[in-house]
Amino acid sequence: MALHLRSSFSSKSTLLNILRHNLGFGSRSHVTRHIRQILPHDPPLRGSQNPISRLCNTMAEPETLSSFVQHEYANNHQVMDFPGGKVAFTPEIQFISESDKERVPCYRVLDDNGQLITNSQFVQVSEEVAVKIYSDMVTLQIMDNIFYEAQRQGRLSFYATAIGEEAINIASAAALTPQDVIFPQYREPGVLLWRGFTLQEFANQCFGNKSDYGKGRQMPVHYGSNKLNYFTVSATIATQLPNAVGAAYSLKMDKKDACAVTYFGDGGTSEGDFHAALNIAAVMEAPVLFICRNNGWAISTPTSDQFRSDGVVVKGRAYGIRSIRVDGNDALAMYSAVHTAREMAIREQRPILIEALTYRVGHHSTSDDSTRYRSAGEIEWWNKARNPLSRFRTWIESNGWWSDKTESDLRSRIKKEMLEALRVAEKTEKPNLQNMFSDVYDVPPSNLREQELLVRQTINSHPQDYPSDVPL
Ligand SMILES: Cc1ncc(C[n+]2csc(CCOP(=O)(O)OP(=O)(O)O)c2C)c(N)n1
Ligand SMILES: [K+]
Repeated sequence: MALHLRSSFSSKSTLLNILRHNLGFGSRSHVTRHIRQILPHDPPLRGSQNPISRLCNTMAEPETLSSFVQHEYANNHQVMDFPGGKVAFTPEIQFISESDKERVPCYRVLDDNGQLITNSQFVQVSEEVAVKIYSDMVTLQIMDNIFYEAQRQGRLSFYATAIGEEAINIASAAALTPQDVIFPQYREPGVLLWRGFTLQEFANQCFGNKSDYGKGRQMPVHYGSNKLNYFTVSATIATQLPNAVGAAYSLKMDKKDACAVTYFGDGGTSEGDFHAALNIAAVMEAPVLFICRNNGWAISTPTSDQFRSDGVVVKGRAYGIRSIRVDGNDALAMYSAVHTAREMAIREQRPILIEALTYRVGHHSTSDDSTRYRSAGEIEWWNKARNPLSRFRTWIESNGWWSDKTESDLRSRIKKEMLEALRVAEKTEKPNLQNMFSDVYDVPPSNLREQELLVRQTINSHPQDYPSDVPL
């Protein structure tokens, strides 16, 4: 818009023409006559401190235009029809403040202790759904802990946990339908879990064995499932956002009862792709949910080094997108916000932005030691005071839907299943080396064939450096 304004007003006569046109005046003399009629006694503003006269001095007819513009600014009842709607005039030099006095409030249903807040609005969940939400949050946490330990033991090359962000993962997934298409970052495996990805499938991917759908060509935790409408994770931050908008637009054209949903972190909002995606989604009216997990840290970069706005939620409005800030550690609030957002996105064919406030309790990944840049006390506080699992558990317990016995049964069953999945995945053969070079080109180009030849020659001359479990 700034560009548009600048170019529109670059010529003096253009401004005059726009003003004339928008007030329905035909000729210049007509404008002058009309102004004189309605403005007989308005004192003219004077002096170089008057920005309006400075503007007008550069115009072809300073006298006429000056009083004309002054009148417009002085009269609150007049508006300018401008692309995008009517714009009111103001006589004050008023800059839009860089921040509101009050930060955008955060929607929550359960308080820190898991007690239902009086008069809170939320979408009712059945016992069955609530129990599955809680069970999947527990499963995700157990899976994360076991995989993390396996990596520390040197059995996996890499891992990243979603610890602290279980409610965002599971409760948002619960509010969607299987037809909604997911464009994830790497910290939302819970969405896959909710949709039925098995612990064995997770383990196969992390070990890159021959049952992995990516044939071992991705880093661990870069899951994907065609069957479950979950696009494969791309490590390159925020690239999934424009992809999601494209998919949403396609759902719109096909008149599908579904939306696209993309997840990203606060760090991702510093990427150009975030801004491009929000803008095009708004303009194309694409049914897409942008779910930002604002967890305070992008590896070692705190949000204060990422942006100076009131977080992420306010950026939605700047692009003309309806937005909400949610307590990401309150599963019931997350479920209700996503459920409501999904309905609006599909019914009204529009994008929605959800900023979920949360905290990354785990290290960024197994390549990170987060106590190098944040205090152990900060981590502990979030884990204890705002724990998404214990808050939701309190609520389902208060409904009579959960007990200590169901908790311990679930935990021991999942732990057993997880360890078994790990054992099987580790034992399963790796994909053949040839897979590194297939599935992209119908006929591999010469440079790819050269690379394959070089790899094979290198393995032949240094067999001791090649992993013995990868078939040649
Ligand atoms: C384009 C790009 N730049 C840098 C990186 C390196 N990198 C990997 S994860 C990460 C932090 C991302 O933080 P955020 O988006 O907030 O997600 P979080 O890890 O906190 O869930 C960075 C900088 C990358 N993968 N891609
Ligand atoms: K982050």
